[in-house]
Amino acid sequence: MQEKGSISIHTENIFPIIKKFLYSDHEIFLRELVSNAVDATQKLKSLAQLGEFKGELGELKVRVTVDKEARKITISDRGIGMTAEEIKKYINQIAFSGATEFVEQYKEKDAATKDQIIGQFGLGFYSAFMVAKEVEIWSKSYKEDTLTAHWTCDGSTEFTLDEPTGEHEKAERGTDVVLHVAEDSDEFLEEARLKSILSKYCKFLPIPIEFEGEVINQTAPIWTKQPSELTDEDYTKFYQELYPFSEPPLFWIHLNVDYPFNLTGILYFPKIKDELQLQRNKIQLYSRQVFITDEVKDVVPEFLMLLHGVIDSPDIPLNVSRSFLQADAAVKKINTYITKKVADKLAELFRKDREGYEQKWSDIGLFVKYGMLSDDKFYDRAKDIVLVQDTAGKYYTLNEYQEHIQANQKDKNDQTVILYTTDPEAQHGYVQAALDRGYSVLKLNAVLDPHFIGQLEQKLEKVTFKRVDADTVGKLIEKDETTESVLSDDDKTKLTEVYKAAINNEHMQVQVEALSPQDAPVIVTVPEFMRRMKDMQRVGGGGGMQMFGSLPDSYTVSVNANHPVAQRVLAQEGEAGQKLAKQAFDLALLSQGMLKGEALTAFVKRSADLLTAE
Ligand SMILES: Nc1ncnc2c1ncn2[C@@H]1O[C@H](COP(=O)(O)OP(=O)(O)OP(=O)(O)O)[C@@H](O)[C@H]1O
Repeated sequence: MQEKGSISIHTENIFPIIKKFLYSDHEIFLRELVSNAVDATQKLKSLAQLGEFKGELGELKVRVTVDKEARKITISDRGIGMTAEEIKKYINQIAFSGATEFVEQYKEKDAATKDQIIGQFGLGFYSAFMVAKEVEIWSKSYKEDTLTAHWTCDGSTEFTLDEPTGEHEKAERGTDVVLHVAEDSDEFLEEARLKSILSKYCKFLPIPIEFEGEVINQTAPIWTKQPSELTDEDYTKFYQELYPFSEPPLFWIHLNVDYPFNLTGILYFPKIKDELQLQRNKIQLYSRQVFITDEVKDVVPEFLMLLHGVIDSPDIPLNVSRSFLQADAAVKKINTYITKKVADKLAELFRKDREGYEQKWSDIGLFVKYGMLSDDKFYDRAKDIVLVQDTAGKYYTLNEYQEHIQANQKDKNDQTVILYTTDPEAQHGYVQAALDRGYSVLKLNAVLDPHFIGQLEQKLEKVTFKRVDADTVGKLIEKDETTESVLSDDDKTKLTEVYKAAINNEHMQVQVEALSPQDAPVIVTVPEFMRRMKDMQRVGGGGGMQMFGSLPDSYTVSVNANHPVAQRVLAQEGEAGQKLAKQAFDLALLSQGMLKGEALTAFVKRSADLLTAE
């Protein structure tokens, strides 16, 4: 038989389109052809199981070989093969997918068959023309008494098809696809290049793939197995294979769902070394064990891109544009499912092993807070398992914490005031003053915490947050009780004037307050609102703000009317009073780590003078 004909397509010259636009990455031709070979092999295995193929299966391997001299790449399989008629039907009719027909035909008999077939679009084969100037198919069907079919095509819409006999006849069942590599695709004749493409896309294919006499894949990666079959070691070992030289993961989630969409995979929570250097693009997306991409944006919720691992789903459309992917209903469902699974896993860890959960909190806290901030549904799922830590290191859930502080930290308007520090060292004096009052102070010093605080204030009822240095301790949580001042109004005015003159800085708002005699003589604070505004400005890259040494624009200087220093300042005349006031003010700055440079030198000198004075 010798036949010539035209490939039936609906668009004039579809090849240039395929070549240029179908796949931006030429290397995926190998993925497509190896997938076809694997499909053909899987089909044969299914037929054998169904009793429709009774012959010897033999060793079912897919072989990839390259002959640099002859400029040929060959992909061989021992699958079902094709007759000349089938080649006409499946190969010539672009966009008519043999895979679809196969599934239709056999779906009643064997549901699993459907999932084992990669091809869905009927275009994969033609990706060969991205790198080849001519493609040959040599195929022999599994069906008895069929001839070898030989098809050639040079990338135009013309093909030849014959059924050679004698020495050209194919001895074994299966298909050899031979690519005659085009001049502009020399790179694909390099063994090393082919090997790296194979290990990128085919590392977990279900049928052994041999290249240069070596099998390059694991046919049953652990995500295809049942969690009950696997040990912790299996999971950590697989993690090491995916990400060599990484620290062991904290824990993992085995994804496994088959309705209303199909998805398997394993997501790992990595150990985070540095919040600012989070690694994205660490999740690999597979479709029936064929690697597709590590850009899982849209498929995985944004905040979970920090996770590592693999996701395998035949339901994710692969050859479509990004905007379509975003709108795809299956993708949306997958997104929701993954979010839910992650929340469930965290809740389970929290319930089953609170101590272990707390130990991991410094790593997982970031995911949880990021998730709560970026996804309202996740907020609802995670609000009972998000932890806060006080300055003594004890962890609480939000409910536990509100319960813990509610007797002592409600203000006169029935608002619960949560006190926090962003730097327990630098704000030590304020933290200590709050603790001495019997208040509790949280450590909220993570990158996301300012946003987290904002969110909690919106979501929780009657709760406000105040940094410990936002006010003098007596006024952080405003109660009805007031401390009486021992000073007369005249004295207060006088004291204010002395301090103003001593400080001589318009950004410092001096006020005399009746604090406890045990409090410091002078306390410098920044109102919560002002500080947050400044922080925002800084995060937003607001120019002009210097990181060190510069004072914020607005400070409150609270002079303690009830401290003995107030009396001493008032008792001194002129310069001497100001000198004392300045000293007390500098002490306040010093306690907040704000006394620097010249001011610090002057303070040290003044202290020495005061020590030697009569
Ligand atoms: N190695 C092979 N052995 C047997 N049949 C094959 C082989 N390669 C291709 N075919 C047949 O040709 C058809 C078309 O292949 P093609 O790669 O173009 O599309 P597909 O595999 O169905 O879908 P996809 O575009 O997702 O790859 C296949 O469905 C299959 O019937």
